[in-house]
Amino acid sequence: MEQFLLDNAARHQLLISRLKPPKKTKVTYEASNITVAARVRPMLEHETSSGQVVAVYPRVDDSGVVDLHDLRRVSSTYTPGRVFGPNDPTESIYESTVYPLIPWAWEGNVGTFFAYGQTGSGKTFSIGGIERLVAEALFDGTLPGERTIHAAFFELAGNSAFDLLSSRASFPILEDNLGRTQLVGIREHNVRNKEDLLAFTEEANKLRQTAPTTKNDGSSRSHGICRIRIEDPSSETAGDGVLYLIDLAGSEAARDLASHSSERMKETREINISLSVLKDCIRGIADADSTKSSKKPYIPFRQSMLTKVLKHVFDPLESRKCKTTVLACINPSLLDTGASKNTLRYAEMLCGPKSALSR
Ligand SMILES: Nc1ncnc2c1ncn2[C@@H]1O[C@H](COP(=O)(O)OP(=O)(O)OP(=O)(O)O)[C@@H](O)[C@H]1O
Repeated sequence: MEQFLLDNAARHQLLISRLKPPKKTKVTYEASNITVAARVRPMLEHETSSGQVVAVYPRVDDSGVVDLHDLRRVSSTYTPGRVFGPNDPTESIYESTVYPLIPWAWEGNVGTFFAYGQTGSGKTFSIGGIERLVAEALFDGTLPGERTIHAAFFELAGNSAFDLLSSRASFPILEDNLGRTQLVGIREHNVRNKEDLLAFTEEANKLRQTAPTTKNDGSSRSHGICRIRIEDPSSETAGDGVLYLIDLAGSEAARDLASHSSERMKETREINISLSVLKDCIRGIADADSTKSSKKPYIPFRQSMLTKVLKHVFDPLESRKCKTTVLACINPSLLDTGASKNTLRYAEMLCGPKSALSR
């Protein structure tokens, strides 16, 4: 199949050059506690030199529309929220989708940012830039009042959790008798300035578990979580604000694996199950958010370690106020249209029925 696509890449590009310009479409972004965005990364050097061509085109009119031109099937159109193209820097993504979480967490609420997508689609790249920008914003003196900041970095792989600021020491995740999730024994570090936070980020990233896939030599084989706790020392009653920056493990098909050892296959199954539970949970809160029904929705957050850790985001009985941003990362290559469609459809679904274009 890949060879067929490579052999026909020139014809694919010729057909695309003959397409009429699309009709202008304006998508409105509704105020909600879930912000969804898609980032289509540029083609990489090794992809173009091996003859791969672009199949995913964000429209340049800022309409929030992405066209995907497949070779064997009809072209399709998606509206996955805000759309960022190959030339958009991480700063633009940060300003419109991540920055709003910072004053929110500063005021004692919970902000969660997920980077989601196929292996090699740009999740770790995006999170790296966002961590740097968050570190700057927390310490640039523009947020009101004094806060004490604490950071923990950890990794979830299957049913195990590892402390990335404590030589990958494993630690249990338990629920206490008040129903709160406890990361037992994880080391939390006081952060005095931007440089501290960047140093912790770098130390943690060096200890992430990686392995090669066919799409990415240094693929993250786990969910990497940065948890920033923001304490208001002037108030004994205010709850701490929390900001989570989550680099999800890449969703991948068995054919993307560089090795098919039983260990890698098991790891892939576990990643895909936890991503599927996460999808159901985010979809659950997105639906509850859009219908505003008084009935508590069923959200299956107990079905994976990742969503248990994020219980306060997903448990309908929790009273903490949460805002969530999902960045869907897209690999633009014609060879990856299957995975790109899945990611775009998922992002579109999170935006709610009103955002979907009739095709
Ligand atoms: N916007 C971008 N601009 C330039 N290069 C990028 C961009 N996004 C990703 N890349 C490059 O693409 C490659 C894969 O990106 P990255 O490691 O972030 O993927 P990933 O989604 O985290 O993959 P995995 O799930 O396998 O860990 C890296 O070499 C990265 O530097």
